[in-house]
Amino acid sequence: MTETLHGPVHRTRPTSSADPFSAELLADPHEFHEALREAGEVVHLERYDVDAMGRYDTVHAALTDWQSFESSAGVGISDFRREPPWRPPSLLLEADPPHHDAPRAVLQKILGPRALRALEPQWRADAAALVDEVLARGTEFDAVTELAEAFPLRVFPDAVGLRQEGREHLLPYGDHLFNTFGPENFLVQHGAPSLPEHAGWVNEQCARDALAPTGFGADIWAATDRGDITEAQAPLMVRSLLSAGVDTTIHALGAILAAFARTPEAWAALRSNPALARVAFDEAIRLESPVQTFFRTTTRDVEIDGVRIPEGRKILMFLGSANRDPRRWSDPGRFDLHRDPSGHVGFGMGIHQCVGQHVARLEAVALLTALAARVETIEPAGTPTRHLNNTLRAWETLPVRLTPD
Ligand code: HEM
Ligand SMILES: O=C(O)c1ccc(-c2ccccn2)cc1
Repeated sequence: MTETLHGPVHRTRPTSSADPFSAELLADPHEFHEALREAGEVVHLERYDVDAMGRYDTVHAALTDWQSFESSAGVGISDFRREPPWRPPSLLLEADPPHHDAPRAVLQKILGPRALRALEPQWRADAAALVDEVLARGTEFDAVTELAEAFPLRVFPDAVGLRQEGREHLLPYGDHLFNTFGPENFLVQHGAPSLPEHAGWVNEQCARDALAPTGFGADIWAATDRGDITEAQAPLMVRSLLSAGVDTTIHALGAILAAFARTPEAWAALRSNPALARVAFDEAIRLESPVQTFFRTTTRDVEIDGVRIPEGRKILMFLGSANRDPRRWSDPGRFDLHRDPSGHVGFGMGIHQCVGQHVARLEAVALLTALAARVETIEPAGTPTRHLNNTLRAWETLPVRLTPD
């Protein structure tokens, strides 16, 4: 920034007229991401009057500076200070310290690696059973419905402690929620009519007496008995699991299976060393970024790369772009099990980094381990089709052909 007699002179920030929430760019964002990264650290998206970040370093810096880039005005395009949210704000996602602290500490313990060790044998057995059932029906099928959707829905609602009936509300509820982080476009309009029934069911399942006596839900309510959180907070924290814990893992598994289907050498590497399942999970999350974007709101005037961003601006962070930034990743478009994907921002970064990532990782490692032990090759068996969402990158269908051992 150059100083002059009249005070600092700021560069005018680059602008773009692109619509990242259009069907075309949601389906194939990579060229836009490249242009966004090349245009500068922060780019004004005129269409929505928000400021966008596509480079790894800039996104990482914003994610780890919650004081300047807050979540409590919402992590979607709408500013909670100007318009009321359509649902009561999340106590984690849409809160900052100090209000964020207690709910985060409670969920971190319930969903942490140590707590999940008790679930691992059961989830590995469930994955093996599912793969055996699928292979018994044939070797050519849609990996989205038969594996990516089927496995999380087989293990996660039970782990939360949900009743059987009504579980079909989970996927459409989360799909609409993730759409509402973006603008009120065709996707939000399409989901709005059925939202009340999905949200009604989800909210009812958060009550203590709606949940099984053991599971993540019961663990959250037990925290109220200890005084770690209040009885008013508990249902909203159960709602967090139902909101963030289903669609994300389903689309992550779809992305992982698609990456392996188009990279035979990676499948061969996994077969010869099943311990690669963990790094394969993080490499697929880096490469595909099932969660592509979300927002922060500036709490003060900030200056980035000589550009002044005023207080109160919505900042759109492109995780999918940051995770493929050639300034940070070599050969970023390659699914490479021999790279170190740590540091990717597919789970966010900083105080709001995904508290459910160990649940997601355990689901993926369980399913990949079961498949690697039974399937020699996995290959595409037709053209996959996209499921469009304002926030999530997802497959609608993923035809595959497996060759059993
Ligand atoms: C592969 C699957 C998943 C992906 C890619 C993912 C991604 C993310 C990301 C990017 C954030 C940060 C949001 C922000 O910074 O504003 C986040 C936060 C969160 N995730 Fe996940 N997530 C996944 C699975 C899960 C699961 C399985 C659960 C619950 C069991 C979960 C619960 C949460 C919660 C409660 C937060 C808010 C954390 C906080 O604000 O402190 N997520 N997730
Ligand atoms: O606490 C909740 O209800 C909740 C938590 C996290 C998310 C989310 C948002 C953007 C990216 C990834 N996860 C959504 C909802």
